[in-house]
Amino acid sequence: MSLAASITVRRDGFTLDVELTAEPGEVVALLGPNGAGKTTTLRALAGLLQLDAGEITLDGVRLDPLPPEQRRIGVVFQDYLLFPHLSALDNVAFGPRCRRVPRAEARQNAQKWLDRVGLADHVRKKPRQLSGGQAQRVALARALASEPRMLLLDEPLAALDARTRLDTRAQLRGHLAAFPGATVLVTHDPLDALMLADRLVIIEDGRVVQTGDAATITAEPRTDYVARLVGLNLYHGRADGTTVTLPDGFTLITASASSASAVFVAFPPSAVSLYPSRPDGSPRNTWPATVMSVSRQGGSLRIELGGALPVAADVTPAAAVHLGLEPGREVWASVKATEVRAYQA
Ligand SMILES: Nc1ncnc2c1ncn2[C@@H]1O[C@H](COP(=O)(O)OP(=O)(O)OP(=O)(O)O)[C@@H](O)[C@H]1O
Repeated sequence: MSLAASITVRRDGFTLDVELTAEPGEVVALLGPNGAGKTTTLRALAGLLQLDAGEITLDGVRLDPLPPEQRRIGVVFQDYLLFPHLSALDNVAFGPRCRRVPRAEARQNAQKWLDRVGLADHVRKKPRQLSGGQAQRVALARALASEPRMLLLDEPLAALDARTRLDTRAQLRGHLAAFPGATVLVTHDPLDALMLADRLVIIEDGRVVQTGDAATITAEPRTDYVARLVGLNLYHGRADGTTVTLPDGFTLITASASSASAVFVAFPPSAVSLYPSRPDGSPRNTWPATVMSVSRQGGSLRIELGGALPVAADVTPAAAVHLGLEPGREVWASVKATEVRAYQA
């Protein structure tokens, strides 16, 4: 069931205007900062919000004129929205029952789906007797039990603690792989997106700013948000051979010449070296900088630098002590041309 959607929704002060496609079996993650329009997109697909313009088709059939219950879409909401007074089994059987599937058949089917998500022993429990991870799996079983043509997941792991999240993410990945229809999931956790999705669609301020697989997006971010997400320093400039000039006149040298003139240049914080004074036999890209902030980043320290080129650098705690890195400290920064990647803007 392939999805093709062109969605325009206007709300006070905010306009969502996105194009979205998903192939059968494909998992597409909508990723973006708070307020970007991810949930609005999902609600429009589910039929919980009317389009102001555009259309949504699933396998060539228009969905947008249909009410939610006729769209045959499975939805897992962030807080799962399980019925508190119904058992896990009856929560899962609820959808098919509403479609007039006989009670025994609906319950048998629910049992099958709860088995599949590993909850065979919990079918009689009410939602309040389930852990967060179990409730998430009941919600997933409920969405799948209606044999939907498409699956929509809104921050499916956000309510879980870190440990449960890890296990549940791995299981969810398996269930999504087995689902034959298109899946669209919303997250603002890049790890969820990278682990669960075949393709990422980045939404900022109501617009799609970049789309592609994880490898492409992490290698060639096109906005500051995406660059921060994947942990790269990103600039926009004009290339002339191996020299890229940034808008304020700062130049960066790359190892290979660019064919495009308008380019993005990117390099990881780990490629930035810091020195107490101007290094001898300097690499081509060397400039004086001021430490703005120091924070922990995994096993290393992330140093935000101000100056001619605002940049993030990752250094070891030992190097930070040796260099006396603290806000206000003046240092020299450098990055090798071979670490600077330029690509068409
Ligand atoms: N019921 C509403 N009425 C009017 N505007 C709304 C409503 N719900 C959301 N908005 C606005 O629509 C915009 C997009 O919100 P949306 O919830 O889709 O973003 P999001 O990307 O899902 O963000 P988050 O990650 O915070 O959930 C925001 O500017 C928000 O203020």
